[in-house]
Amino acid sequence: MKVVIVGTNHAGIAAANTLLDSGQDVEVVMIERNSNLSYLGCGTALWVGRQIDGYDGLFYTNKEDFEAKGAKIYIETEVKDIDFDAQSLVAETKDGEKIEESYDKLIIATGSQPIAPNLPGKDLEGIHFLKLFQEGQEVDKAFADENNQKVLIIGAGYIGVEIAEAAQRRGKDVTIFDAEATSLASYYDPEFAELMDENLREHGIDTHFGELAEEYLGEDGKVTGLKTNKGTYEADVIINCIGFRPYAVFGEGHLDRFGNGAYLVDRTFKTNDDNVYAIGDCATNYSNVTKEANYIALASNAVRSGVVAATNILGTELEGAGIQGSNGINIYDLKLVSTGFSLKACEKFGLDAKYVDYEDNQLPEFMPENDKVKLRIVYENGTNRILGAQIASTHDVSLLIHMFSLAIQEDITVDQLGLLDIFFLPHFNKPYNYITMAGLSADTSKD
Ligand SMILES: Cc1cc2nc3c(=O)[nH]c(=O)nc-3n(C[C@H](O)[C@H](O)[C@H](O)COP(=O)(O)OP(=O)(O)OC[C@H]3O[C@@H](n4cnc5c(N)ncnc54)[C@H](O)[C@@H]3O)c2cc1C
Ligand SMILES: NC(=O)c1ccc[n+]([C@@H]2O[C@H](COP(=O)([O-])OP(=O)(O)OC[C@H]3O[C@@H](n4cnc5c(N)ncnc54)[C@H](O)[C@@H]3O)[C@@H](O)[C@H]2O)c1
Repeated sequence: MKVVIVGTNHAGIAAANTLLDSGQDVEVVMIERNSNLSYLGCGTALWVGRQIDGYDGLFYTNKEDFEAKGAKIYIETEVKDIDFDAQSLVAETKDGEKIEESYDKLIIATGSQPIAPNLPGKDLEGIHFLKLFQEGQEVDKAFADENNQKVLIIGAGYIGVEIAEAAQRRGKDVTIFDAEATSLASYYDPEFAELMDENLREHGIDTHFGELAEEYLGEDGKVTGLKTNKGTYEADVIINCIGFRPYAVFGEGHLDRFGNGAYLVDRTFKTNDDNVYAIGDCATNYSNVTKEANYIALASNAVRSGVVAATNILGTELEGAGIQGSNGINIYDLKLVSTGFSLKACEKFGLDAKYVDYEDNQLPEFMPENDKVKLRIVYENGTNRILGAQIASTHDVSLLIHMFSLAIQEDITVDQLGLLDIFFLPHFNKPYNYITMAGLSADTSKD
C-alpha cells in the first residue's frame, strides 16, 4: 500500500510516524512546502521574549529522521493539484521541477493559515503574522531594531497575549487590541478573562478591547500607525493575530466541507472519499460538547488525528475520542486553563447551560505559601452534564483540567464531582477542596 501525506507538520508527522513504526509493509511519501518540519509555534513567544535561550529545541524531528525510517520525503515542494479519480497528484519543487505521485490512500494535512485583516495599508512593511518559524524570526529581527519601540498587536487571543508578553520583556511599548470586550474571549467567560486583562495592564501593556482596526497607516512604504474605530495610534511594528482559518484548497466540489471551509471528516478522519483522510488544522474534529463536528485548531488535536487516521489506514478500526478543545495559557505568573465550552460559548451554540463558581486557597491556611484558585464549571440545565470548566490561578493547576476534559468526554454530571474520591494532603490541597465544594454546591434542579 502506498500512502502520500501532503503537509508534514504536527498532524502529518504523527500520521507518518504511526505508519512507519507499524512494522507493516507501507510505502510512505511525505510532501512539505516549507523548509522545516515540526516547529512548535508555542515556543515562538518564549524565544522572542528571551525566556528560553533559542529556538533549536523547538524542532522535534527532521527530514533525515523520516528517510532513516524508509519514507520518501520532499521538502520545499508544494502540492499543486490532486486528481481524486486517478488517485494521483502533482507537486512542484522550489526549483520548478514537477513531481507526480500516485496513491492508494491520501492524507491531507495542510493545516491552517492566519486570518489577514483586509484593511487599507495591509501591504506596508512592518506588519507581521506569527504562524511559521520564519515569521517568528522576522518579528525577532524587528524587535532587535532599537528604532522599533511601539508594538501594536491586533487580536488578544492566545498568540496575541503571548507575543504581548514577549514584546514587553524585550522593552517595547506594547498596545493590544481585540474586537471583543476582553482578551481570550473565545476561551473564557469575562470573570476569568478579566484576570488576564488586569495581568497585562499590571505589566505595562496598554489594552484596548471592544475596538476594531480600520486602517494601517504608513509613510514611504513602512507602517507608522493604526487607525481604529476609536482612535489613532503610532506604531513601528504591528502583529496580526486574529485567528486561523483552515488551509483546505483541494477537492473543491469533491470533498465535503464544514462551515469555515475545513474538510468535513468522520470520527476516523476519513473524508467522503474513501481513499482520502484529512487531519489537523485543515479538518474538523468531533466535539464531545455539541456531539457533532466542530473546528478547533490546536497542535494537541492535530497529533491525535494523525494517529487515528493512520491506524485506520493500517487496517485497525479506531474512532477518535473526540475533543473538548482543552487549552492553557501562562502569561507572567497567571495561569488559565479551560476545556469544553464557556457559558458564552454555550449561548452561541444554543446550549441551555448553568454554572457553579468556587474560589478558594489551593492549600490549607496553615501552609506558609498559598495561592488562590478560581474555578467555574459549566453544565447543562436539566441533565447536569458537564459542558466546560475554567480555572485561574498563580498556582500550577494545569493538570486538573484533564480530569474535566475526561468528564466531558464521558458525559459525567456536575453532582458526580461532589462525592468524587479526591485525596487530601496539605502539601497539595484541602480536604474541602474547590472541586468537591463546587460539585456539592451546584444547583442541579432544572430551571
Ligand atoms: C505562535 C503559535 C503558538 C501556538 N501554540 C500552541 C499551543 O501552545 N498549543 C497547541 O495545541 N497549539 C498551538 N498552536 C497551534 C498549532 O501550532 C497548530 O494547531 C498546529 O500547527 C496544527 O498542525 P497541522 O500539522 O495540522 O498544521 P500546520 O502546522 O499548519 O502544518 C501544515 C503543513 O502543511 C504544509 N502545506 C500546506 N499546504 C501544502 C501544500 N500544498 N503542499 C505541501 N505542503 C503544504 C505547510 O507548509 C505546513 O507545514 C500555536 C500556533 C502558533 C502559530
Ligand atoms: N496556548 C495555546 O494553546 C495556544 C497558543 C497560541 C495559539 N494557539 C492556537 O492557535 C490558533 C490561532 O491563535 P490566535 O491567537 O491567532 O487565535 P485566537 O482564536 O486565540 O484569538 C484571536 C483573537 O482575535 C480576535 N479578533 C478576531 N477578529 C478580530 C478583528 N477584526 N479585530 C480585532 N480582534 C479580532 C478574537 O476576538 C480573538 O480574541 C488558535 O486556534 C489558538 O488556540 C493555541
